Amino acid sequence: MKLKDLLKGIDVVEIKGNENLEITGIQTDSRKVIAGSAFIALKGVQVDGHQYINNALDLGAKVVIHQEKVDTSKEEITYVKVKDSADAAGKIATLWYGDPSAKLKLVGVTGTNGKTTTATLLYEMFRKLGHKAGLLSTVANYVDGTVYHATHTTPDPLSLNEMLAKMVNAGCEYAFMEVSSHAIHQKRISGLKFDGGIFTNITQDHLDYHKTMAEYLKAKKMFFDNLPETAFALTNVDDKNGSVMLQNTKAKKYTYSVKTLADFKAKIIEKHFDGTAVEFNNKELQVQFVGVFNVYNLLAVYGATVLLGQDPDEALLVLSTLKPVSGRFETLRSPEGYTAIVDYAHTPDALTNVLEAIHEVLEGNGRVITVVGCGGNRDKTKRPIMAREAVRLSDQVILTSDNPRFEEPQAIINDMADGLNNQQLKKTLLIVEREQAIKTACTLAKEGDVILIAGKGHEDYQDVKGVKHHFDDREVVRNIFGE
Ligand SMILES: CC(=O)N[C@H]1[C@@H](OP(=O)(O)OP(=O)(O)OC[C@H]2O[C@@H](n3ccc(=O)[nH]c3=O)[C@H](O)[C@@H]2O)O[C@H](CO)[C@@H](O)[C@@H]1O[C@H](C)C(=O)N[C@@H](C)C(=O)N[C@H](CCC(=O)O)C(=O)O
Ligand SMILES: Nc1ncnc2c1ncn2[C@@H]1O[C@H](COP(=O)(O)OP(=O)(O)OP(=O)(O)O)[C@@H](O)[C@H]1O
Ligand SMILES: N[C@H](CCC[C@H](N)C(=O)O)C(=O)O
Ligand SMILES: [Mg+2]
Repeated sequence: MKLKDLLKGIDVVEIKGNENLEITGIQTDSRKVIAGSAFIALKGVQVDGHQYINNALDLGAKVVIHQEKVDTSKEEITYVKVKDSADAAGKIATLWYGDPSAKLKLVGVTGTNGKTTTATLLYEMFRKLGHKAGLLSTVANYVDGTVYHATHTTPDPLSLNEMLAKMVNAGCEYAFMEVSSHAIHQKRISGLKFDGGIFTNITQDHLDYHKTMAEYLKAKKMFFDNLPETAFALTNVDDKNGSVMLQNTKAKKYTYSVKTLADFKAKIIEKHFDGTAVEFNNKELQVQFVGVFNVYNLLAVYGATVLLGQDPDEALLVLSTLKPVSGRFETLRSPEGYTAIVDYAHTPDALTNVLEAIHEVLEGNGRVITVVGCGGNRDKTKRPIMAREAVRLSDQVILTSDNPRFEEPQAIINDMADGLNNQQLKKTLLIVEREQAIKTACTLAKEGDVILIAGKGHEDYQDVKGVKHHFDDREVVRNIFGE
């Protein structure tokens, strides 16, 4: 592909060298450069990619796309100075891969919690409705029926567009993706052509990265601000920032709600352990999901399905057949008659929601034992809050490890315990080894009790000092149950 064809729509400040050059690839990581390619220098969180320009040139890069002032003395190299190299990387990646998002009906889901659930259920809905579809999610990526390993909730722009191109090649009509706040802020989604955007909710998380809730909100809102007028923007108006998201969008605005009038309105009729009876836009149905928060997710799925032109009644029929996503409220029953629930709640709000959902179906029969930890090198301020919420809504809490990364596991647990007073500490155990924590919970549980094992959900590893050791909450539970 010619360099000049990749620069369409990019804010170029200055070009030095030949723009008619044929390039063999594009790369944002100098270590992966192949001869004849264009290296895009990104200002990262850890390091500045501009420092690696010489490494890229050593490996044969022919073009350097940069945002900062750099040495442009090499005659044989083309230097392209752009206003914003992260934005350029996104747009260049879309062009390099043949603008795949323009050939798909692409819907992005953003929000603190519920992205994986909503995006995955949309993917399943459209497949069940007879369409070919793709999915980019925290748990896994799918190109029609083929699964690919996911490293991020929203991949970097090169991997992202490569996956979308695979979807186009496989004949997919629809693609559903999670849009994380990190991805919006780092412009991983620049250049993508969305047909719809969904906002689930915003509550505290990621303050290590965004610093303040206002900045976090701003990042999420940017996704909607950049949607085109041809797209739909579907928001949860029961969230206090639901309408803020749509303030400046050009997209067509739609709402969903359980509490107030909205384009897509749900009423909860009855809750039980295996599911919930609901009414969506006055039509009754039974769904196989527990928890009010899942009614929100399903309503978003229903709304988006209808907004994408599908028949509402058919959508409701499929909705009643959908099953929970891997590691989200996954229920395992012990031979002794207690229940273990593995869930991915890793924010204060998610933990509160999932515990409330458990209480709603327990109706005071049986105790709740919660095993929970907090991730290392992530928002520290959520640690004491999560511990307090766990204690408030459980009879017994075991604080343990959840991906300590480069922090000391005991120090993370101490940060959590710092949120508890002496009274609260009386019903709390601190057990660093997660397997031991789960075993202890199982020893304490009696018939009718529920053990919530929160934070890791589908994850099959424990990340310690950069090494991912195999660890799966569900596997541990199944072993204890003798399965
Ligand atoms: C904090 C964060 O988001 N970091 C992401 C970011 O990395 P970075 O900015 O730190 O990159 P860097 O190491 O500073 O390097 C800057 C540039 O120099 C380049 N470089 C670097 C070294 C070198 O030798 N040569 C070279 O060219 C790098 O390739 C990069 O282009 O850009 C990378 C490429 O896109 C990501 O892989 C990386 O994700 C890290 C691993 C991560 O853990 N991210 C998490 C927090 C994340 O993104 N999470 C969200 C979900 C959150 C949620 O909603 O729950 C997600 O979307 O997954
Ligand atoms: N709509 C919702 N509102 C609040 N909490 C929710 C909602 N949906 C799911 N949860 C809780 O959040 C957890 C994570 O859900 P999910 O994986 O769908 O969210 P996510 O937004 O994809 O998370 P991540 O940011 O890690 O990608 C669930 O296990 C559940 O405890
Ligand atoms: N996308 C989230 C997932 C957190 C999951 C939890 N198990 C942890 O490791 O903190 C993050 O990277 O912050
Ligand atoms: Mg997710």
